[in-house]
Amino acid sequence: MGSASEFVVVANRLPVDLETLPDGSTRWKRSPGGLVTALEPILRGKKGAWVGWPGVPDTDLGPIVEDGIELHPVRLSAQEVADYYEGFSNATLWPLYHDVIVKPVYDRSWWNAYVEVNRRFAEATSAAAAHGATVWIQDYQLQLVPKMLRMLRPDLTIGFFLHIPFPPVELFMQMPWRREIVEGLLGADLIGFHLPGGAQNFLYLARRLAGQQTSRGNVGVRSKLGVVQVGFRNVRVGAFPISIDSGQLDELSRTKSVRDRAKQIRKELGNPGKIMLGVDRLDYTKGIDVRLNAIRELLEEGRMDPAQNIMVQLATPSRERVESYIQMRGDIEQQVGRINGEFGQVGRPVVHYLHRPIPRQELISFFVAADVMLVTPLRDGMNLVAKEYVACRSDLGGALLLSEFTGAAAELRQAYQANPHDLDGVKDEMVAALTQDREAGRRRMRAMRRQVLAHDVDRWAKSFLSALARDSVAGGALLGDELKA
Ligand SMILES: Nc1ncnc2c1ncn2[C@@H]1O[C@H](COP(=O)(O)OP(=O)(O)O)[C@@H](O)[C@H]1O
Ligand SMILES: O=P(O)(O)OC[C@H]1O[C@H](O[C@H]2O[C@H](CO)[C@@H](O)[C@H](O)[C@H]2O)[C@H](O)[C@@H](O)[C@@H]1O
Repeated sequence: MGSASEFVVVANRLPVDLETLPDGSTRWKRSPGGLVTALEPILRGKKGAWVGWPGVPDTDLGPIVEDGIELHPVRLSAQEVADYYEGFSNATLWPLYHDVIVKPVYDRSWWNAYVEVNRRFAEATSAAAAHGATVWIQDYQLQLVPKMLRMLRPDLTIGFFLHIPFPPVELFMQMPWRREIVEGLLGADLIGFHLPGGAQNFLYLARRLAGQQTSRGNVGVRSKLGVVQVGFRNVRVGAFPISIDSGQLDELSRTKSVRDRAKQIRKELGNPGKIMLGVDRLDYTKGIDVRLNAIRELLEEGRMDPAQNIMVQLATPSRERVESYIQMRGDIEQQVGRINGEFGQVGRPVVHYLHRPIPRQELISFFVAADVMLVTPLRDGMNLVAKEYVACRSDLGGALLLSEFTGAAAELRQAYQANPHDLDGVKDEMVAALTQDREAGRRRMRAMRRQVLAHDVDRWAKSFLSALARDSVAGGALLGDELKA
């Protein structure tokens, strides 16, 4: 293993999870979610190190090199997985930051585990980083690490990026440990959000907490547009919308093997008139229920022909021990069963549902085969699936139905956009996408492709890292620069 690294990414998960096979042997498999999709190609290009959890509890592993990336596994006990990951990260922060779609649980023992695990991540990062290195901390699971790491290693340049929405102050103020979280984030030199709205929410909050005297002392924060002054330090805050490796997807989607497989998929599905596709982690934020409700009502109203229109839902299992996820899985599977029970035929269901991760090449073939991509989250930081679909449509075919409540909606203006809370609106946009005029559809897709191909993940990483490297304060210009470009 090499010496300490000049560039270190820190994320809750490593890009690969350790999987135990039935015979007791282990192997690495790709971790779920868009964070890994986005960061993996960046880190491979920069030859840095990645500090993260290997996805299974109680596993002691030294540093390893996997697929050209130096991995530094952080051990979590089963109790810590329950309290820090399933509890505070995914039953407190996740729902609070996603518009309280389900009620966040505030539990002191979960918070204590969150503090403890964040400390361990800070220590592991301190050990992996060379003197003067750049460290890039990712996401809501690690919001205390910037401050903890700065105390351990003042020589480091520290960036933080939040992959999920940052909520409005009215919601954030529910958090019993709100001050600690804001102070934790302010340990960074640069804090990035997907959208200017998230950056503004954070700046407003920092200002609101500024000067508040408490038994634990004064936060000592002053904020102006794009900058928070913490004592003598300037912390910059900005919007950097994440993206995908669009060039690679575009290339793969043009290959003969993908084209052939896409045709075969259509055939296996009975060559229906139109194929609608959903691709998501099985998460209540993704609005899978919204699209299923829309389809059921359109079928009931006779506005959708079940012999002509089918849907495929590919759902990766996610956070399977968290109560709200268990309940949602039951609800979705019931909805699928109800639609097929009422409108399917033997051997010809209306909704095809797979609850498993799909290999990358196969997923790309599904994108190429689908006439309408259904992306209907109630709230989503970005949603890379929407961008992946667009990158795969070099033929300019297909249509994207996109929730207004995704980060991607700010860039993909030519999608069929709908408010996921307005079921009639969703139904109308779904019908419009299914029946679009070919030329009009091509114009929409061409415009969206221009955006996605020009703003790829490499550009995202470069714009964040060059802003981090700048020692001058860019001020308000940081807010939303990338969206204007
Ligand atoms: N069923 C699936 N099989 C394989 N990959 C999937 C599946 N569902 C989602 N993905 C991938 O996971 C990533 C999801 O990213 P994103 O849409 O940003 O949401 P999130 O990170 O919240 O899951 C995308 O790269 C997508 O292709
Ligand atoms: O690690 P998990 O608990 O299995 O969850 C997977 C990831 O989900 C979230 O992804 C977010 O990041 C995407 C890329 O920026 C963004 O497009 C999406 O809107 C977000 O939901 C989560 O933020 C990651 O930390 C998880 O690894």
